[in-house]
Amino acid sequence: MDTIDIISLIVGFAAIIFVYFWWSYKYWERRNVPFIPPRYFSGNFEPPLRRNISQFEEFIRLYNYAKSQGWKYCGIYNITNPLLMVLDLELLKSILTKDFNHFVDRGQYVNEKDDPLSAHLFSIGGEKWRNLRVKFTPTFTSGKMRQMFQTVSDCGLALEKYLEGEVHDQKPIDIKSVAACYTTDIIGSCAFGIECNTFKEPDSPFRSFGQKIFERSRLGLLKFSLIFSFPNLARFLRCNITPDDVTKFFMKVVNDTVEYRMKNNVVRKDFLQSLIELRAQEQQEHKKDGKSLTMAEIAAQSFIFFVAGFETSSTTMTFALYELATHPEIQEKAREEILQVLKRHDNKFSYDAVNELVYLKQVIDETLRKYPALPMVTRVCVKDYKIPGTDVVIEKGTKIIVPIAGIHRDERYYKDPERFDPDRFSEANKEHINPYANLSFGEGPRICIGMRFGVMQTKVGLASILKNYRVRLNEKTKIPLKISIRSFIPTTDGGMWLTLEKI
Ligand code: HEM
Repeated sequence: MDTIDIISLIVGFAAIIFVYFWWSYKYWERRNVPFIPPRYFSGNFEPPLRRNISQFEEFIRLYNYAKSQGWKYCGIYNITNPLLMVLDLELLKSILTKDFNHFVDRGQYVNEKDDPLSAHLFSIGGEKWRNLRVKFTPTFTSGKMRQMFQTVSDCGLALEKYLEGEVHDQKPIDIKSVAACYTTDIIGSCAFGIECNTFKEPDSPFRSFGQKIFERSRLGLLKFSLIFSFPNLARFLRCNITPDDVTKFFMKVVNDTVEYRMKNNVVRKDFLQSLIELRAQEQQEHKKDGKSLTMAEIAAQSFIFFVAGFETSSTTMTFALYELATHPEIQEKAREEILQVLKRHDNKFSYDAVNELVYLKQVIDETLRKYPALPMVTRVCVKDYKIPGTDVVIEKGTKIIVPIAGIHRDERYYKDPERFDPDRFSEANKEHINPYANLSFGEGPRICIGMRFGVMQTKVGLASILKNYRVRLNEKTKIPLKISIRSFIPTTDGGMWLTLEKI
């Protein structure tokens, strides 16, 4: 092959790639849907290797652009993958609830064979998801929350004890890391039946693997983005999104714990026990065909309870404490309520006492409005859907983006949206909020299954701190807050440093 041949080959190849992108970027135009102009090769998202904005801020930016055009929905591209971002609350109601049958799946990457932990309740779709969701729902009732309360409350005491040793001489405390240890201990215990003791052992594998799952390098972000855009190719190439050591660790923990419980007839009131009982029930029902939850499936569900349960709540605690530190009057009001409730309940947190913390719940709701743990969620259209009142048909296979962070900061739904105001969620005011403008836990049949648990642990964590300490922002916290580019769940770069003052 001479030089001319090589050059022709390169030019030809480049032309094919260029035409492929050009044609892909015509998708929304062909469907008569307004769209945000994409950049060649990366679409509408910052390329991971050159990213200098968090995904949280990026989704708000895309939302605001579409809003400024007066669009109810619009097309965007992730690399070449067309996504439909929906702004209109009525259409969101149809997608998430009324016409849910068209949008059952989330379109997350699942690869049971090569990445067994990826096949969990959050990512699976169709009948498999329906069956599992029905079976898990009883695990999250208020009765079950009451049973698990003791674990949460014990971890609250461990948090108090830890702070007693740490708080002295105005020492700055990185509250993000404290909150993450607290929620890791709770979810480690409830999802795996393991006492993690992360306050005593900060290098415990649960803590380090927990960090590894959420903080991705730029290369990791690139891999994630490619898998998200080309899931079939990724499955063909046997890609995994869960790092091998994470899979190995969590599979082993679940295997060992289940085996131990079966051998020693140990029964605990936690998520893992519900899974073990579910498997026993299925083994009875499917004696002939042997179809019952496998160990890998049990591990995947425990894994998602851990993943979905610890970082969401610890981030919420962190941003709540940041806002309380910068709004002392709101902090005093929250503390006053906590002390009053404790007085009525023998100075102890019980399940009922925590339910009486109404203002603290408003603080959490407002924190999740400003800083939703998931800045967006997805759905996939599983059968063609005509958008009501239009001629536009959403094709089967199209991914829908629900831009939670954008909606939560839209002044059409929340007056003065940058202001932190828990009174928006008071009994009297919250009835004026459209439920589809308040999507911190999602909506419809795929709404967060662990919502009650998440709120319970966040309340106990916050109350355990606020009853003992006045919190102030420490100068080590970088202001304005810089949201990390490495994590999908909003988190600040450089920690969140507070000064705690004993009351
Ligand atoms: C403050 C805490 C939490 C927040 C803000 C939160 C938020 C969310 C959101 C936004 C979704 C997606 C809903 C949708 O697509 O409509 C979700 C789903 C989910 N969450 Fe949570 N979550 C929290 C705590 C928890 C906890 C503690 C658990 C488990 C112990 C959990 C387990 C799940 C699972 C399994 C799903 C998938 C449900 C399904 O697809 O059927 N979450 N969560």
